[in-house]
Amino acid sequence: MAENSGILAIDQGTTSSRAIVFNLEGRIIATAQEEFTQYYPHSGWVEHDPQDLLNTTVDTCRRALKAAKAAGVHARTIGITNQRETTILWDRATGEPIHNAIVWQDRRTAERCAALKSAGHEPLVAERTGLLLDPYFAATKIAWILENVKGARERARNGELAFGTVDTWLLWKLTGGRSHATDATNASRTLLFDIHRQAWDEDLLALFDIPAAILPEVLDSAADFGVTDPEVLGAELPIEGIAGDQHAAVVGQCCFQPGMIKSTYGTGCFALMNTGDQAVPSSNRLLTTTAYRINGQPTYALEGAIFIAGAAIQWLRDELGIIAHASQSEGLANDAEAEGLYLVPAFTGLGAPWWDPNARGAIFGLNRNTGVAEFVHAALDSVCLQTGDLLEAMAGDSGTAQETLRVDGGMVANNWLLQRLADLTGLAVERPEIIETTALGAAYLAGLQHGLYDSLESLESQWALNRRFEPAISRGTREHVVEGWHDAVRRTLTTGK
Ligand SMILES: Nc1ncnc2c1ncn2[C@@H]1O[C@H](COP(=O)(O)OP(=O)(O)O)[C@@H](O)[C@H]1O
Ligand SMILES: O=P(O)(O)OC[C@H](O)CO
Repeated sequence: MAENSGILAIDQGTTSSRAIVFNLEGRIIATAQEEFTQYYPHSGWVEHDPQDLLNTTVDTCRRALKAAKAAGVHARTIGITNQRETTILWDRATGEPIHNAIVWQDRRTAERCAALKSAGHEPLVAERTGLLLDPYFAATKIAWILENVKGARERARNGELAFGTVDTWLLWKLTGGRSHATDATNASRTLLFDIHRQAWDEDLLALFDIPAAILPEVLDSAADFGVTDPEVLGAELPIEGIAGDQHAAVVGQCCFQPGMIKSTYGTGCFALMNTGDQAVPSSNRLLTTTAYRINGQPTYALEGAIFIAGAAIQWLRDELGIIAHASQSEGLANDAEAEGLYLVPAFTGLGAPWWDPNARGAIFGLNRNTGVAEFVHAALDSVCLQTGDLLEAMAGDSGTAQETLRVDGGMVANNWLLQRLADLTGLAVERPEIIETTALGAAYLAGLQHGLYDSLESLESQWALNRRFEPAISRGTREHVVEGWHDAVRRTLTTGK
């Protein structure tokens, strides 16, 4: 039986939902993916329809389970990984959302955050949650919904409403409304969770004026979250792993030793460094977060979060229409003459280490030769240069300079990007065989809880290198490009740094 066992991973991302069935060796047996609509009601606002998130998840799960079955592999358990911070409130009785999901990229609560900051609340928030007062995180999004949907605050106080990040919403729906839970990694992104005590924090709930009655129970990342309702998924399966997508990627990349870093390139880019059992505070405006929690024991990470990575390529494709497919970016960048051209992709503000929610995108250094290829080159460069800023901040906080970076996510199919990343960061960049590491991490967590693996560490031997990219430009050239980048960023910031 064991050789036919598989694990279903649900990866509910910002632009698409994916379901992947892995075998126990971490190989992909079946996969299904569906995109869904992004809503931009105002400048800086981003929403999803929670029903779209659910429908695309259920549909892709059904397709992947069917294809895996045809290949002789039966999923025994489910792991969920998800876009983080995205906030949903729904009615406990009907299961109906009371507002669209407010997506992590949404900046509508920038003013609220600025007011809380001016009132001097950031040190307490940072000390307890490891985060900063930025609209990125869930708390001010929840407060916005409670304030802007008629009657919501009272219904919340009466226990009629439930809050969840996307994992919790899917768990609720997949279990037919029987489980209202999340894991410690997702809770760590709300601004309401004390990462040291690993518990919801009453002072923070009071600060953001959020009733405790809406909160889900917080479990380990490998835990018994519930069992799927066969009417929803067509099968009764346990859900035994949950982690935010960037945390799941730490697990999928087997970054189990302190000091190891992974960087994931999807819509945004998120670099996490494992810091073991120490929640290391940042002096460089990085985030401190729970990387994963097993048997009640949290492992922490330092995180650098960039809001726009692959989304810059999507913008070239969907808004400017200058490329037809993301994959074209590789050949175009290779042919470009883009010396001195910089795109600062602050479409939804800038994340780490700048944290400027009001900044907006800018391009510098246009000339008569600037064409499609140069735009593409500048977009890909911005991903590498932002990563460089994160790595520098991490080296400062951890006191150790890294030599290698493990990468994953949809963008890392692009070889030009990874060579440029090595060149502009000065680090060796390692791409594993499986770049769907967020899904793989969720599968590992579920497999661990199901007893299919002995420990996370026992999975290290499954990590396999696909290709290593070594830095190939001189330090002087690198410093020159980075200097121009910092100049462009300074001209984009509204915070006067
Ligand atoms: N070959 C490529 N070169 C550059 N960018 C790419 C390439 N393939 C995909 N992308 C970008 O990667 C992103 C998709 O990655 P994915 O990991 O699926 O994202 P998410 O989980 O955030 O939805 C898209 O933003 C897309 O523009
Ligand atoms: O959808 P992704 O993969 O870009 O990930 C989104 C992050 O979880 C946001 O914090």
